[in-house]
Amino acid sequence: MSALTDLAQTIEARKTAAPESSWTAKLLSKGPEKCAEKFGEEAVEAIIEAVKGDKAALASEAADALYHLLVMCAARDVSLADIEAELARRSGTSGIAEKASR
Ligand SMILES: N=c1c2ncn([C@@H]3O[C@H](COP(=O)(O)OP(=O)(O)OP(=O)(O)O)[C@@H](O)[C@H]3O)c2ncn1[C@@H]1O[C@H](COP(=O)(O)O)[C@@H](O)[C@H]1O
Repeated sequence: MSALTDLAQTIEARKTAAPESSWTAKLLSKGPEKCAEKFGEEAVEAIIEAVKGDKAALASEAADALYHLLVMCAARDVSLADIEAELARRSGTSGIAEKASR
């Protein structure tokens, strides 16, 4: 199992956990809007590291952002499997071709 699949399963399990027992459960208990706000903050932190060019710091902030993206999606009952299905649907279609077809 990949680390991402493992993480998504943990996040799913936290939906029914007590807020005081886990950061994920605490965040989910605050609702989708708060989860979205938190993802926005973490995404900006990753952007800052990408601009600065520190690879280790970017990997760390990217991991934070990925985690918070999955929590935000879980808060709206969008699973990693849903995201993977969308990625698979797009696979093989060039972004340039997709844009030209709109
Ligand atoms: N990947 C993560 C993960 N990434 C970040 N975080 C937490 O997200 C929180 C972010 O809070 P802050 O904004 O205060 O943190 P920050 O951005 O570092 O703080 P500042 O420097 O901006 O002040 C911290 O408590 C981090 O520990 C995470 N918490 C949990 N996970 C994963 O989720 C699993 C379950 O965690 P729990 O639900 O807490 O059991 C863990 O085993 C991990 O695999």
